[in-house]
Amino acid sequence: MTLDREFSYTADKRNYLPMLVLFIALAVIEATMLTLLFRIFVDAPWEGMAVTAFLILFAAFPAILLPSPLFSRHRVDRDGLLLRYGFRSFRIPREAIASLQPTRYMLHGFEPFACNWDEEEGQLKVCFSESGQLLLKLKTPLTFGLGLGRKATTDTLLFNADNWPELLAALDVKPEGSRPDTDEREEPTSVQDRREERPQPASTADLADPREPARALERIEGSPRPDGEAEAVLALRDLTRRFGDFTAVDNLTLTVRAGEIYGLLGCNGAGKTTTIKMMTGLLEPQAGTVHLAGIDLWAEPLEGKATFGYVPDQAAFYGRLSGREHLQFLAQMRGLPWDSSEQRIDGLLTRLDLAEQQHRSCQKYSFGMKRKLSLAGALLHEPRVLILDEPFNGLDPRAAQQLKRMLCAWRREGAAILLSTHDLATAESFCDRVGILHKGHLIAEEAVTSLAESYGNLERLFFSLTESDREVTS
Ligand SMILES: Nc1ncnc2c1ncn2[C@@H]1O[C@H](COP(=O)(O)OP(=O)(O)OP(=O)(O)O)[C@@H](O)[C@H]1O
Repeated sequence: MTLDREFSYTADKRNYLPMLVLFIALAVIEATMLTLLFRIFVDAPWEGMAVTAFLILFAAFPAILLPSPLFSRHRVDRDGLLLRYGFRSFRIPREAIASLQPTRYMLHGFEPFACNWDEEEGQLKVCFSESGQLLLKLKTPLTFGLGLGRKATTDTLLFNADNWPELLAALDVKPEGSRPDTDEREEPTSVQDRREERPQPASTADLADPREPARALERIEGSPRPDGEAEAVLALRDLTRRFGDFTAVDNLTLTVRAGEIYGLLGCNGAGKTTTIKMMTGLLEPQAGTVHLAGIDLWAEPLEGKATFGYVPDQAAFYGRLSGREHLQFLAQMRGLPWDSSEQRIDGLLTRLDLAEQQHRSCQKYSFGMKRKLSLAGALLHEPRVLILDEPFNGLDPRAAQQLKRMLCAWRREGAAILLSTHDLATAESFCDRVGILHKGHLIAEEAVTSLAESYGNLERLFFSLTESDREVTS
């Protein structure tokens, strides 16, 4: 636990500066007009000077008050959190904190200038900007002084901090959904050690340059195929999942090697998503094992989950976070060091053409942008295994090509990639190996290079094997 640390909260001045300039302009215009009017209509020089002095004092008060947040910082000390806002401060005892969650609340008008008591929501807003906002919930309501004798009793405060993950760490508070305390304390070094022992995929700075579209396909097709001896990084053995009497996945065994892209194909309801859920720790198999980079996922779930990145079919985001904050949140959840994760986030946002939109809230992203953000989140911790559910669904051709380039670059660095898709042409041109799942069984598995020789093409193989009334045997 880190004690006595200060945290700035005014790095993002986008809401504040325009309002400050507007306020100063209005104050100057108002003072000038009043002085002129007084001189024209009142013939009393001493009174005129007194009015001018009063106006100057009247303007001095907000002129000191308004910029005061720029010179104050929140503080985390032994007792807890001291939220500061200019001259005002609010003491939150450490033991009173129930939760701290990243959030996003849109600031309006003069809100960045003051602490606002929102009576309707029963919330105290101590927010300078929309960046790095945190919603603090107290175990029991506390009473805070608001100045001029006013008081508010609340159990919810909204504030912001430039480096909010560090603030959470200093308070020893974890965002909801992060690992439980005991797990994180017991195992992080061993996970880290394991990661360091393995050959690490290169940083995104080394990924293929997305600004070379003409060479993109050539690069994809020319990517090295894995040799048969490469390490099996993803291994499913006899995986089975039933829902009541219905067997969705039956004794499934498959492997994906380092430097290989494996396409999992199948008709609707074949069992692809169920398989992916079992290999990502979302759905427990009733039989069989999942090994990721040598770790038994269901026996060592925390270590297993550190090995892979997952891009689900429908990614979920905290809509009030910006794209960058979403990635910072994931980096914090994964326990990545702040400085290096910031660099990595910069690299990923640039490579995925999201840099310009990084400060917009995720809920305003288009479908393709959400998909790219989801991919960035999956690549943040440089996983050895990448699992993607229908990654090309809904992407325009350009975005799909960009995604393919990134996946190829990741494959070249030795990652094992498994993706599910309905797009047979993409699977044939892009994957190294394909497996066809039918009624929960893997009924065919073939290297794409030998498809033509054995079956003509993937389409012919797929349709001949997946007739709806076709019986399958284990
Ligand atoms: N939670 C559940 N409860 C009951 N049945 C389920 C559940 N989840 C999946 N199933 C069934 O398991 C079978 C496999 O579903 P799954 O979602 O894995 O298929 P899929 O290959 O991903 O299909 P699609 O291509 O349409 O996404 C389906 O028959 C589905 O109805």
